[in-house]
Amino acid sequence: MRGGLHILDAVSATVPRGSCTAIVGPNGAGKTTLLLALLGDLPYLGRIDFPGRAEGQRPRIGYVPQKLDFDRGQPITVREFLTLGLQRRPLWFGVAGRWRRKAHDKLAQVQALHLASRRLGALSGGELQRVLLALALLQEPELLVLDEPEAGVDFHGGFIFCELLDSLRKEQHFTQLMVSHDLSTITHHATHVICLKHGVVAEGPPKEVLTPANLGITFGLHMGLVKPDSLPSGLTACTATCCNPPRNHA
Ligand SMILES: Nc1ncnc2c1ncn2[C@@H]1O[C@H](COP(=O)(O)OP(=O)(O)OP(=O)(O)O)[C@@H](O)[C@H]1O
Repeated sequence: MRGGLHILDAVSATVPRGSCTAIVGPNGAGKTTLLLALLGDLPYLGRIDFPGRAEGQRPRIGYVPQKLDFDRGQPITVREFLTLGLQRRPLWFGVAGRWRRKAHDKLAQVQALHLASRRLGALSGGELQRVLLALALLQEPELLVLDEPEAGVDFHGGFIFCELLDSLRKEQHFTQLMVSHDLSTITHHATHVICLKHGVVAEGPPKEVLTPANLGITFGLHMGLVKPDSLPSGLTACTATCCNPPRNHA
């Protein structure tokens, strides 16, 4: 429920442990709403089970939001931002050595150590995204939730970010759950897909789920995945194509 409205219904899906699970669906389908319910930020009816946990107990969850609204004029540095939730003493006493090391460690993991002394408000979209990922990793998450990680980042930046997530997931063994609008990102990186349109349309491995039929039900268009035959050596890609049905068949 949001603002008194019933947003989602009949949502029954699984996020396999250790997977990279992608939620795909049209604008307004309820993807962010589902993530917020999972994060415990919205009321819902029904059950969300975390296997191995007592009822009502959640694993450690890290969250990378779709966007961050903050005053870009603030003089806070990236290092200070990351230690805000760690350090109890006021920041004007400086950042304590142990928290500075912890923040630096996470920045190094997301390949953004060079941003530590930069002003948060001066970062580009892609740089801010890495800092938000470092912040989420500070929780040592068992479940990392990302809302459209490739949004606002160019194709190359989005690809590199997803590659980074793949290697962090393998190293740190968290489960990754992300909302994505980019079907090529999903075919490259997801191991499990949930198609959502106010309820679950289909779920399973990308090859089984991203069929023209399921994409048609989810997006209301005739869509398919095209695998180009001739790409530069070593490069594979899947791109989504969509077209309206021919007029004489509509
Ligand atoms: N605070 C709110 N009060 C009432 N309705 C809301 C609220 N926030 C979102 N909604 C509605 O809930 C529905 C689902 O929104 P949600 O943000 O979950 O969709 P989404 O699938 O993440 O969309 P998008 O791809 O555009 O980000 C939409 O119809 C939206 O208008």
